[in-house]
Amino acid sequence: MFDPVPEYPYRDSERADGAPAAHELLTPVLGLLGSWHGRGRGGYPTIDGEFAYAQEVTFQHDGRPFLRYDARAWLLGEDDTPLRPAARESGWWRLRPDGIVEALITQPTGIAEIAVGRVGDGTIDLATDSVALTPTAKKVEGTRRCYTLTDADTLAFEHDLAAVGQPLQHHLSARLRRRTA
Ligand code: HEM
Repeated sequence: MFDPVPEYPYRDSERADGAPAAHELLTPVLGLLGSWHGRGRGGYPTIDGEFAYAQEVTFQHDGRPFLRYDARAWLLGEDDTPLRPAARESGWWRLRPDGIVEALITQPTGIAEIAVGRVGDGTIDLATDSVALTPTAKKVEGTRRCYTLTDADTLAFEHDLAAVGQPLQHHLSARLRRRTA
């Protein structure tokens, strides 16, 4: 028999205020905390044509100096009809005292990425430091991800990709709005 185990006693928060208090190293990224949703467009030389997609992104914290990151996207057809699920990612963005972000991001397509970058003036600019691939994953060599808070409730996202023999270039761009309640 097992002794009863108490519930995990700490909570994740999408807010900069309230409990738990945000760690002081998160100060440069507090504007990201919350849930975001919006639309984007994408393409790549190896893909037939452009595509439209919708995306939800959340950033949370538990009082320690990292963000929990989750994103999921789906392809859109005419009149915003959902066509099928697209990329999902989750990870951790570690904030260093020198303002550098070290991000660990994984995808169910067999890609695990370490990205490093700087936060400045409402922009977080992350570039790949290393990529690990499962044996059957597409050959991703690197990415560049740029998140810009154009105002407190709008997050612009640009994603460049070097993969399947192609040099680093545009794959995605999106505009997300903060989800309220
Ligand atoms: C909003 C997120 C994303 C969306 C909507 C998206 C969408 C797509 C689509 C529609 C394709 C064409 C193949 C297919 O139909 O499945 C594709 C291919 C691909 N994507 Fe993405 N993608 C996203 C994020 C990413 C990320 C984060 C990475 C890498 C870190 C990535 C890497 C790739 C690669 C390597 C291919 C294959 C290219 C090829 O083999 O020709 N994608 N993506």
